[in-house]
Amino acid sequence: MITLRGLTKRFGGTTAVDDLTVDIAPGRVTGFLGPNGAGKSTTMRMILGLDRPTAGRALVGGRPYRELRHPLYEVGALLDAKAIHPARSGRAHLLAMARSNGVPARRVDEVLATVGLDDRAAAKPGRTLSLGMGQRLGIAGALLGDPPVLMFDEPVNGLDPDGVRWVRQLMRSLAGQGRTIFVSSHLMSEMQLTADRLVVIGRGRLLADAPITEVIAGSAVAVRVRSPQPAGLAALADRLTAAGATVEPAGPDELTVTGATADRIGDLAHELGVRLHELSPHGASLERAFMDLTADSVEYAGVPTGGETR
Ligand SMILES: Nc1ncnc2c1ncn2[C@@H]1O[C@H](COP(=O)(O)OP(=O)(O)OP(=O)(O)O)[C@@H](O)[C@H]1O
Repeated sequence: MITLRGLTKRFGGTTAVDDLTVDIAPGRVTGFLGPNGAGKSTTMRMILGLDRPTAGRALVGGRPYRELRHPLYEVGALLDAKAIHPARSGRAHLLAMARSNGVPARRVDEVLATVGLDDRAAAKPGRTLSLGMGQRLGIAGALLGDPPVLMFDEPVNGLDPDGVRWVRQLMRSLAGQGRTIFVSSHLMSEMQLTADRLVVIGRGRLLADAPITEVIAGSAVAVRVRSPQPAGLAALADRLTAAGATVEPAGPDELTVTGATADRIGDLAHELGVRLHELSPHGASLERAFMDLTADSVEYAGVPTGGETR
């Protein structure tokens, strides 16, 4: 169990994490989402005692990290896959970690096997490891003490599709063993497949803490409307807006509409004599839910283009 209570971190004038209160429970995968700069890494660093909270508490199994007697046995983490000495082999890196934490050396072979690094890969010096191999090695390090709590910051970064699937299965099986799994990712589609529950933050603040199905269900269904008549499309957009719908341009001949059904939009288009080439509802998705939730907290919102607003 990870317990956050009023957790706050300020760097000078920047509030990176703002009064977070969340319980991250065992036996499931909890996804940790937020736009760039939302405070995810800072939160994870405070849980691991790497940053000191300005206010509030971050507890692992009921205690602050600094008070854990055998930290590696209590919480494992992958924060930065490149945190290995460039001249040291993966195996030597894990052996050093094991030795300094009282973990038996044979455990190194077990975790190397778990993450699918063979003898040759484990003998390579850190500087020659691919990003994907570095991720696997980082996960091996997190598993070394067989801890009940595991945190992974962007674990699928740099992995090929097989690797992504492997991480997903690993997270699911670790949660199935009753462990607490807290994982951040920018890949919504992957989160949708991996996580049971989501914690979403924006500008350091809690935006959602709910089962993933609930988060997705809360997202608006969007309808894509395409017409070869720009003036007609603009008139339709005005009518829809007046009727209370939200209309976003999605390209020169296209709109994305929320807050009106496809039937209603089709009827209005008919009334206005606007020809439509497409009128398609798009089911609720985590991506959509995430955009709805975080719309007010993205640091640098880009100008929407056709592809991105769908
Ligand atoms: N050591 C630091 N000194 C000053 N500001 C910091 C420091 N670490 C983080 N910040 C700021 O705190 C905020 C949160 O950053 P953080 O890295 O935790 O976000 P994040 O959600 O992990 O972002 P990303 O998804 O881009 O990795 C940002 O505004 C960042 O610039």
